[in-house]
Amino acid sequence: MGKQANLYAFPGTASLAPALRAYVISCQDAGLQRHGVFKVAVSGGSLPKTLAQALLAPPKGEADQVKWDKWEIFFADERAVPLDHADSNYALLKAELLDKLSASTPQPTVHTIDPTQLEDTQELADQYEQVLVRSFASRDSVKLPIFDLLLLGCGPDGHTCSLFPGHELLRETTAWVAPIEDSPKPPPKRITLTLPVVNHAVRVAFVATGGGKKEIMKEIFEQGNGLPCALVNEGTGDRCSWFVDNPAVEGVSYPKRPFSL
Ligand SMILES: O=C1O[C@H](COP(=O)(O)O)[C@@H](O)[C@H](O)[C@H]1O
Repeated sequence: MGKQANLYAFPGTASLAPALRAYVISCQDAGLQRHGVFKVAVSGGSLPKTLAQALLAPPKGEADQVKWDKWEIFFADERAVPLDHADSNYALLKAELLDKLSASTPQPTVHTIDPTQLEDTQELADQYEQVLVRSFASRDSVKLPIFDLLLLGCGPDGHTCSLFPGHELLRETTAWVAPIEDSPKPPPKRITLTLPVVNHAVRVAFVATGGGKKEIMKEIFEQGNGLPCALVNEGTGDRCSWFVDNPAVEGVSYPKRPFSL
């Protein structure tokens, strides 16, 4: 059997957050060593809140090791709505995390979608792909972008990014960013990183909390069933780490590891 995803379970978010913080900082430092910046893509949903808990609170007496000005933040998926709309993943990250950075903190670079292209999701996806091309070098020089880290959520149906179970987008092999117009979870119009891009990242971290996720966690870790989250587990092996709380993995028979870097 090949190398498998790491599953780290914690009693609750209070203990999960410091581990997630340590993990993100280690990915940041590896990215800085590799190319002087940290290229990270983040999801919406419940992730930004947990991420803020992890990143906005350096341990007492410790200098903050998060080098925000070296961060290039992208969106793993985004909804085709204005940037100040309640459904916008950018607006969520801004409210939960970016707006809470102190004024004296050197700010990260944040790559949003182009809010003037919301009507045409293909154009929206193409433009966001160009944002990636400009950051990761030309499409001719790299087959796929290599993110230092993807911070992903897992929906109760096993979707991640805006890659939904059984959807034809799971078979996309060439685009880096793709449109979706029939998302089963509202809003229907979105763009998303594609599965090859997700599986090409240096590291992928999922965050899933709460008993509402336990049935799908069982399916992802015990059967797989072609669920998007399971496809990422299969595509990334031990480059993939799950940060979960105990209620989310109650009854899941998959080895949980003690967290270590
Ligand atoms: O629609 C979305 O849902 C997923 C999962 O959200 P969660 O609230 O169950 O964590 C999220 O990862 C994705 O970015 C978002 O667009």
